[in-house]
Amino acid sequence: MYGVMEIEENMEEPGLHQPGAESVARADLTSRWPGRIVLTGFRGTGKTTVGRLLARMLGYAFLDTDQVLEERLGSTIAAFVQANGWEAFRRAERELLEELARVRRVVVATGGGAILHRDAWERLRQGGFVVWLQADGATIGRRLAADPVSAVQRPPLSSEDPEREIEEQLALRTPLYAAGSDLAVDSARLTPEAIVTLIHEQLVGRSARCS
Ligand SMILES: Nc1ncnc2c1ncn2[C@@H]1O[C@H](COP(=O)(O)OP(=O)(O)O)[C@@H](O)[C@H]1O
Ligand SMILES: O=C(O)C1=C[C@@H](OP(=O)(O)O)[C@@H](O)[C@H](O)C1
Ligand SMILES: [Mg+2]
Repeated sequence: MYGVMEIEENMEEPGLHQPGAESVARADLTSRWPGRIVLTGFRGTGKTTVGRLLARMLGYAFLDTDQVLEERLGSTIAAFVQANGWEAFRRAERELLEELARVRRVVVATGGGAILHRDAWERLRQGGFVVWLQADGATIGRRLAADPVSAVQRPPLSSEDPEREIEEQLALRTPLYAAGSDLAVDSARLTPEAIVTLIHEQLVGRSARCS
């Protein structure tokens, strides 16, 4: 079993993950940062890639829901879904989101379908900051086709061909991503590093406005 609760305990430890030489002003700002930064968006928009970099920059822990689920389920997502179906995967995913709603000082990269769990999503969002990574269907299609983890982590969501599936699912989910997020970033035109810088600037700007 993956230790989400261990992370939660760690997060309570004062000073853990604090970057070394920070000015008092910066420390004041960071103390107002949301306890949880959550990344959402369609498959291939860069949630896992950006989340890992962002956590490093903020000095937060990083958690990718798909990686946690694969450890818990003892199987790749593709094999699990083939054996048990999408509903069973979604149940495990929803339970994990409920647990993560209690974890702080963490960047959470969610799977693209986590936004479907409306109530659990709202609880995860509370006290946190949700970033929606956007990309057009063609960019997503290219990235998914080129990414070696697609075969094990991204089994088909429907019986449509990949291009049509992306367009259909994007159309269905876009209103959910829009309603369930606090900031939208176009990942098709920016490098992961530039996206992290942009999110960081937003956090600094927002915490300065709150002071
Ligand atoms: N901003 C970006 N520009 C170009 N390629 C990217 C960008 N973000 C992610 N990628 C690439 O796209 C693929 C999917 O990224 P990943 O982080 O796994 O997305 P997600 O977690 O949203 O499914 C990977 O091969 C990754 O290197
Ligand atoms: O869009 C989806 O429903 C899914 C997205 C995947 O995560 P990424 O968005 O990280 O690829 C993974 O959770 C699973 O294959 C389901
Ligand atoms: Mg991912």
